[in-house]
This record gives sequence, structure tokens and C-alpha cells, in this order.
Amino acid sequence: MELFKTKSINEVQEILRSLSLDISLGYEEVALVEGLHRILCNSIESPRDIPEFNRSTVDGYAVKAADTHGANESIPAMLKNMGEIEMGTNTSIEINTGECVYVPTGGMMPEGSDSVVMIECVEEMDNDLILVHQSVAAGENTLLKGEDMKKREVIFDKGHRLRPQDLGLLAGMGFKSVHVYGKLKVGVISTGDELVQPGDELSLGKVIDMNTYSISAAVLEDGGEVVDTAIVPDDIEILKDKLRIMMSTCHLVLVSGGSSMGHRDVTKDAINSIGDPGVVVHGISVKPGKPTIIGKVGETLMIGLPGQPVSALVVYKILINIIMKALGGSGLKMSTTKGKLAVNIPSAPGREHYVMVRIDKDEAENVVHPVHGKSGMLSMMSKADGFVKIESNKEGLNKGTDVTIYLF
Ligand SMILES: Nc1nc2c(c(=O)[nH]1)N[C@H]1C(S)=C(S)[C@@H](COP(=O)(O)OP(=O)(O)OC[C@H]3O[C@@H](n4cnc5c(N)ncnc54)[C@H](O)[C@@H]3O)O[C@H]1N2
Ligand code: MOO
Repeated sequence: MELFKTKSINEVQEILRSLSLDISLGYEEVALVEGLHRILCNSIESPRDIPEFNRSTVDGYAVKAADTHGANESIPAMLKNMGEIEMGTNTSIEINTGECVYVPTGGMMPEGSDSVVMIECVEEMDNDLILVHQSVAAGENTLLKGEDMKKREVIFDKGHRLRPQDLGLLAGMGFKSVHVYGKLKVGVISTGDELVQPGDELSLGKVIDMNTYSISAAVLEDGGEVVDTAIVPDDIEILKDKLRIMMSTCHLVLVSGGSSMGHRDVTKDAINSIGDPGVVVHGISVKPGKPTIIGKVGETLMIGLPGQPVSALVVYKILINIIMKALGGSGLKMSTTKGKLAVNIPSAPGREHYVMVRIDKDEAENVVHPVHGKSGMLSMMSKADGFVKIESNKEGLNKGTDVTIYLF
């Protein structure tokens, strides 16, 4: 009897790292917005101070803070108005003790000033005099030269995955393009005699393909490119042909279904028969997802995801992070949040267990409820906000435990 020789996640990490050594994503230069979700292939330092000049963060009067000390509603400080700073222009105005200058939000602070009093805290008199009704501290209501970014400061390390805020910051530094790794090119195959496409005639016994859609969308979300998709019957020859075709254009082929031990589960044999090294792992110690296959043919990684739609997507999320790290990125960290378990969650030791959860917001904290269901019920993931990991040596988690929720 053939049994899965399951590998732990740590072992899988090592194996994927060594399998990925000779896989190169290449490099390319892309326009800034095209850089969204892409991975930097070099570190980036700021070519300039940001901001490049001291700026006001409010509409008001630039002053010397010391001139306002002790000022209040009943005893205002009296300052001489020396004029107005125009937005977007360099100013030559300089203030001395007892003087102030009007400055708009974002405008350049005049030489000699160190803070700004908000317009609503002053009274503008007719004769160029300003009564200041509130004291300010040095630096108050200002953004000083280099306070956001210092010239030559390393802002992003090689391997960083670019987010909208990063692209805005790069634009602010004057960059029009970025150098990134090439996209991970992925082929997505769903196997099963029972599968039909959405919209096709559905006779009893047939099932509509979900995995092509959930997995392809996840690849796009992670910044990869879905080069090809296919539904393939449980036929080893047809699957081998499709794998060979995808090998020529893809760094990674994800095959869902046919990963188990059934008579028509042919993914492992198909991968093994088209080239070396073939399948290296069959079975990982996770729940759901035990029958996962990891292999490689030529320079293409081949992953056999379990067919159950929840298992396929959970295993994808776990493995893609490891694969991206192995290929030079910093990994695709899932967003997390903290919460307290509302009930006990049992678990069988021996496998890392991913439990779908929903978060209820209490006044004080996140209250975390498991979403019950089976790995063939994808609605379980749609109803969930994320999953909680239970380590393989634990028999479960007790009600009240503080947990990390991996959001999706
Ligand atoms: N004797 C054993 N049987 C099974 C074991 C085992 O250890 N011993 N493991 C079970 C576990 S756990 C899983 S997970 C599944 C994995 O099965 P396969 O990867 O071989 O997948 P299939 O048998 O092809 O399909 C399973 C299930 O999922 C549905 N499916 C498949 N592809 C899709 C798709 N693209 N869209 C929607 N639904 C899909 C399929 O119709 C089946 O219902 O094996 C257990 N069995
Ligand atoms: O492990 Mo299967 O992937 O539970 O349903």
C-alpha cells in the first residue's frame, strides 16, 4: 500500500529553495504605475532630500517660536506682517525677531522662521500687525527639509514588493520608472473528468471548474502573469501534453486535482514521466492540503494542488510565499491582525492546521470565530476573513487564546 511520506513546511521550504536555484525571472524596467505588486531587483536610495525645503503644514503665519511664548487669548503677541509666500515659488523673504510672514499649507518657510501659527489663532489688524493668540513650539506645523526622506537614505531593499504608497514615494523622489524582476509566469491546469466551464451545459455528475478562477486570480493578485489555463480530463497522456506545452513558457505550472491516490489521480505520474527531476514531494504535513505534489521538470516548477477548492487555494497561498522568497523576493507576506478566540478549536497533531475564521469586532478587540465547513466548500473561504494557524504539535487552541489571523 502506497502512503504519503509527508514533509513538514520547513522541509518544503528547503526543497523549494534548492529547486528554485536555477530559475531566473530576469529583469525589466517598467513605468512607475506598472510597478504595482512587482518586486524590486535592486535597492533604492533617495536621490534628494524630501521635502527639499522647509514647508508649512498649515495655512498661517511663519514665526520665530520664541516670539509667541506666553501668548494667549488675553495677552496676544504682536508681530509685524512682512508679506506673503506664494505657493510653488522660492522666497527671498527673511524674518527677524518680532516679524512674521503669511504662508499657505505646503508653502516654503521664510529664512529665520522655525514654526507656523495657524490662521485661526491670529487676528489680522489693518496696519500690517498680527495678534497671535497662541504660542507655538519650534518645529510646530512644519515639515522640515529631509524630514520625510534624507538624500542617499535607502528606502527600499532589493526584493521589496511595490505598493501604491511606494510608487507615490518613488515619484516624489523623481523616478519615472523602476527596475523589477520579470513577472512569475504561471500556467494553471484544472484536472477532472467531471469539470465543465461556467456557462457550459451541466449534466448531473458534472462540476463547474472553480480552481482555474480562484488560482488565476490569486496569481494576478500576487503580481504574477497567468500565461495559459486549461481544463484537462483525468487522462495522463493529455495532461503530459499540456504540461509539456506550458513548460516552454512558464516558470511555474499549478495543476489542481488528481493529487491523491485514486485510480484516476494521474498528476504525479504525468510529472514524473515528462522529465527530471520529476516529483520530489508527495504529501505535506498541512491540513487542508495533505496530498500536495511538488516537482520540477527542466526549469519549470510543477505543483500539484489538491483538487478540493479550499485546499487548492490554501496550499497555493502557503507555497507561493515560499516560492517568491526562493526566487529573490522578500516573500508575499499575508496581512495579519490579532484577535481572541471565541471558542475552543480542536486539532489533530501531526499537521499544521489552517482554520478559516471570521472576525467580529468587539468594542475592545477582535473576537475570532471559526467558520466551519469541509475543504470541498469554497463558500467557507468566502465567509471567512482569514485563517488561523495551529502548529503541528498542538491539539488545538483554547477559547480566549490570542491568535494571529492571516487575512485574505
Ligand atoms: N484514499 C484517499 N483519498 C483521499 C485522500 C487520501 O489521503 N486518501 N486525501 C483526500 C484529500 S485530503 C484531498 S484534498 C483530496 C485531493 O484529491 P485530488 O487532488 O486527487 O482531487 P480530485 O480527486 O481530482 O478532486 C477532489 C474534489 O475536488 C473537486 N475538484 C477538483 N478540481 C476542481 C475544480 N477545478 N473546481 C471545482 N472542484 C474541483 C472534485 O470534483 C472532487 O470533488 O483527496 C482526498 N481523497
Ligand atoms: O487535505 Mo484535503 O486537502 O483536506 O481536503
